[in-house]
Amino acid sequence: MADPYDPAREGAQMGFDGRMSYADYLGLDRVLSAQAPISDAHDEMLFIIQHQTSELWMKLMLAELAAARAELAADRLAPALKLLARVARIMEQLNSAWDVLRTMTPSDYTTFREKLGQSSGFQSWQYRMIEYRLGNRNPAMMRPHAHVPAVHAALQAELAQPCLYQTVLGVAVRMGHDLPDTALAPRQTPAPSLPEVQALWAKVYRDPAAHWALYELAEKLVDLEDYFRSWRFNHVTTVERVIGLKHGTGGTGGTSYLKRMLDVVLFPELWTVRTEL
Ligand code: HEM
Ligand SMILES: N[C@@H](CC(=O)c1ccccc1NC=O)C(=O)O
Repeated sequence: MADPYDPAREGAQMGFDGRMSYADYLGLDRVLSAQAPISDAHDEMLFIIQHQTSELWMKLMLAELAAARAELAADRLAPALKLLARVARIMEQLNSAWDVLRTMTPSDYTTFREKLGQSSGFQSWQYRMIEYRLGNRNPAMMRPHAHVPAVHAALQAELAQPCLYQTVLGVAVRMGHDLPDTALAPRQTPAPSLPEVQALWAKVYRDPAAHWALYELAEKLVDLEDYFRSWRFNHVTTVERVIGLKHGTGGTGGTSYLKRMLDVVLFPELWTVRTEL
């Protein structure tokens, strides 16, 4: 009988004494020992891993958004577009993840929900940072982070910087488009559309060939918000499916709070302009 196939014969590295291995490089000891269920409930592992993987993708999203904003601030549009395309794909990844969590029924979840105490996704600082970076900047959402000074300071620092949308509007101004200072000033959302900004986008969408870079950028932002809306909608639907109309562990009304968040508009003029085209 032939010997079993041995990949070492064609060079596969089999010995890792003193050499950096896969697990070393990825810090897998730390990553894979970070799941610590606090109940005996079978589904708690699913719940933990779902959130941890989401936080990892959020970490990457934040880095890509920061890089995209820096490229835009330096008028390097092509690399910014590439980074924003990646952000949209990450959001899709987060959207697909709901399919796994949806397999958890109310009967499954109630076996460990009480153990969660008052912890909630509402206290996810990376999520809040994403909202702030994109432009949904409600300062009241800083309060759950007051007990972690470094996180609080990081969120505060984010509020001191132009959000992604303002940075894009800055690009347009440097290209020679006229916008009043109010258009570039920090805004909290949901904000009503500013007529001057809507007029800029109307110009761009009426003649894409003449304004191709801004046109492409605008569509990337619309993609982003479209995916983000799907995430919010998937969240509220999963929540209703699993806890119905119960209050959230974080203290909000639960689905009523999340439904309210569905009204948030990140890039208002990019949506309102469509009616006039
Ligand atoms: C069975 C699964 C889930 C349930 C029942 C649930 C429930 C809730 C509820 C009720 C809220 C409102 C705040 C509160 O009072 O607690 C909330 C907020 C939040 N959840 Fe979840 N959630 C689930 C899964 C997830 C997952 C997988 C993520 C991904 C990271 C997540 C992230 C968040 C975030 C970021 C918020 C704050 C949203 C905002 O402020 O707009 N949740 N969740
Ligand atoms: N807010 C959820 C609890 C919850 O989902 C949660 C708890 C701890 C860590 C992350 C969570 N996920 C999203 O809110 C609830 O009311 O059941």
